Amino acid sequence: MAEARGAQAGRYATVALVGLPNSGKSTLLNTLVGEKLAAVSQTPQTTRGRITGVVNRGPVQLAFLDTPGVHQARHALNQRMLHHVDIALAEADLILWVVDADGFLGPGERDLAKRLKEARQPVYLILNKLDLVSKGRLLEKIAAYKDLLAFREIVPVGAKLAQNLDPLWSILERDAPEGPWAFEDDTFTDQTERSMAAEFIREKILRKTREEVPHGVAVVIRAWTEAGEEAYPEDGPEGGTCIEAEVLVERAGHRKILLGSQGAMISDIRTSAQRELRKLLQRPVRLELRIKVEEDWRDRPDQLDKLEL
Ligand SMILES: Nc1nc2c(ncn2[C@@H]2O[C@H](COP(=O)(O)OP(=O)(O)OP(=O)(O)O)[C@@H](O)[C@H]2O)c(=O)[nH]1
Repeated sequence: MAEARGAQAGRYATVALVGLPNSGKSTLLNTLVGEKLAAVSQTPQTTRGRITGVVNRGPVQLAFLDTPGVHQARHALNQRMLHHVDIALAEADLILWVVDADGFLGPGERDLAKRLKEARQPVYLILNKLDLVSKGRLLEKIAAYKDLLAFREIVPVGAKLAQNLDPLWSILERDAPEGPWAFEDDTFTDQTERSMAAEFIREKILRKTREEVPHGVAVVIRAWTEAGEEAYPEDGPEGGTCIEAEVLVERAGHRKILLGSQGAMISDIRTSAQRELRKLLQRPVRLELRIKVEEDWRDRPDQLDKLEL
């Protein structure tokens, strides 16, 4: 995504979504941004990297941060979540704390509240999954949370079914600080599609291999050509996109697992990622995957730069 040079005047806010795994942060981000940006999954902790969705609403530009971290993969879940909060505290103008309205207020959320108390920026309590709770239960939840910290607003939403988003938009538009936009107004560039594609492929790998291939897997898009471009393969699908991606793993053993018996696993991952990418890009897609063993890629700054982590 390109940073703006001649940025537009108006109002701009970086909005961070924080909360426990499975509260629906990625779903909310996708609903707000209107595209499938983050990897949404039943499995906690599948999102990673920093995915920014940018929405322009009249004179207001809102850039959403989803702030999970890779580098903390070895840390306990709670620490990881708090690390996301620290990123939000450092970088965001507005902080949305997303809570599963159908869950319960546990120690993890109390720790999160403690950390958010230090926020100099406004914090909003977003009670998500409105469709799953009765009005009475919702009121109970509000009562349980409201004194944890001085929320600027409390907004119930249903991210999955896009319920009650108008009040949230109005609040964000109202509270975005005055200042220049940080991004061009045509924010959905090729670069964003690329990072989304890499994220989709990675999500498929994690789902299909479960815990067998741990967090040391990354996806790098090596080539991306559109029909009509000179480099577009002759046998590429008509009016489509050809994508070549490299899957980096840390050990030969992981490569073996990813390949599967006679290449069955990687072939399965490729087919289902390709299907998703077609839906995402709304055009024919041909995906090629290569697996590469790159020991300790996580500790090498050149690799991390390439991955934009
Ligand atoms: N019923 C219902 N389910 C929802 C809603 N929003 C999210 N979910 C579901 O909750 C689960 C978790 O959603 P995610 O968006 O992946 O949650 P997350 O907070 O990003 O999770 P991590 O990536 O693990 O941090 C998924 O199965 C979603 O479909 C909602 O409004 N209603």
